[in-house]
Amino acid sequence: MSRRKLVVGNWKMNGMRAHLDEVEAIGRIAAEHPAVEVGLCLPATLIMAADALRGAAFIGGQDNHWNASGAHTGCLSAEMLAEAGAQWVIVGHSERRDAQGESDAEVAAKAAAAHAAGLKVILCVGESLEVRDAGGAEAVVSAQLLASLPEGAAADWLAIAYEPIWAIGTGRIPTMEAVASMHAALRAALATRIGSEAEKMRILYGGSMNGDNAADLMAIADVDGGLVGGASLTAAKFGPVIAAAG
Ligand SMILES: O=C(CO)COP(=O)(O)O
Repeated sequence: MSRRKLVVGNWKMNGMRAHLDEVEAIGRIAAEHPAVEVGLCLPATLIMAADALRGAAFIGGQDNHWNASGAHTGCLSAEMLAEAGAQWVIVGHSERRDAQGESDAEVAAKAAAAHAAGLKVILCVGESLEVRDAGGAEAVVSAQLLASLPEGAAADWLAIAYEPIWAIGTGRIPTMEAVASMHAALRAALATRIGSEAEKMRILYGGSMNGDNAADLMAIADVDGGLVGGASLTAAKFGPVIAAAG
């Protein structure tokens, strides 16, 4: 099964108007690599302006509420993100699961709401260092994935990102064997729920991915791309990651 590589930058709470030049430059790099699907999940404040400059890259959001509208001060609906120009959205990032106390059920509801609004979804899962050290990471992350998976999950609108929490922003990554084993375990878990659709679904790796390690990580059979934080903030750093994907 050949799955088109998906390489997405997550700018987190970074990016002002002054950084729109980088969006434009990354959009141009994306055009040079048509075999790779490239995107940037930006702070919502930049989405509208970035949509006009994105070139061959798509623009995404970083979270959405599960309701379409209502009394939810400070939140954004998937409809709002889509109207602003987002084509994708991230749900379930560990920085939100931890800091905002998001549950698996809420993450599934957010993914379903995003799909209903016409957005594609990157659903994040990953284990803490405690879980990794205790030796139960694959079972824990597989359970987290199945509990966070929305009804009707399909490969044409949903991708998974495996992001070990202890690898995010630390410069540490799991061994290639550990990544291969986790991604295979997650695909097997998906197959128990969505059958043969699991073979089509892209499973990205995230956590300290950069131009130096991206080619090795993305050469792993079940690694179908990357969700990249720090190394996606400039075209100079993100370009090599995109190139490593094809
Ligand atoms: O959390 C991440 C992407 O969502 C990964 O962040 P870093 O690439 O900065 O480790």
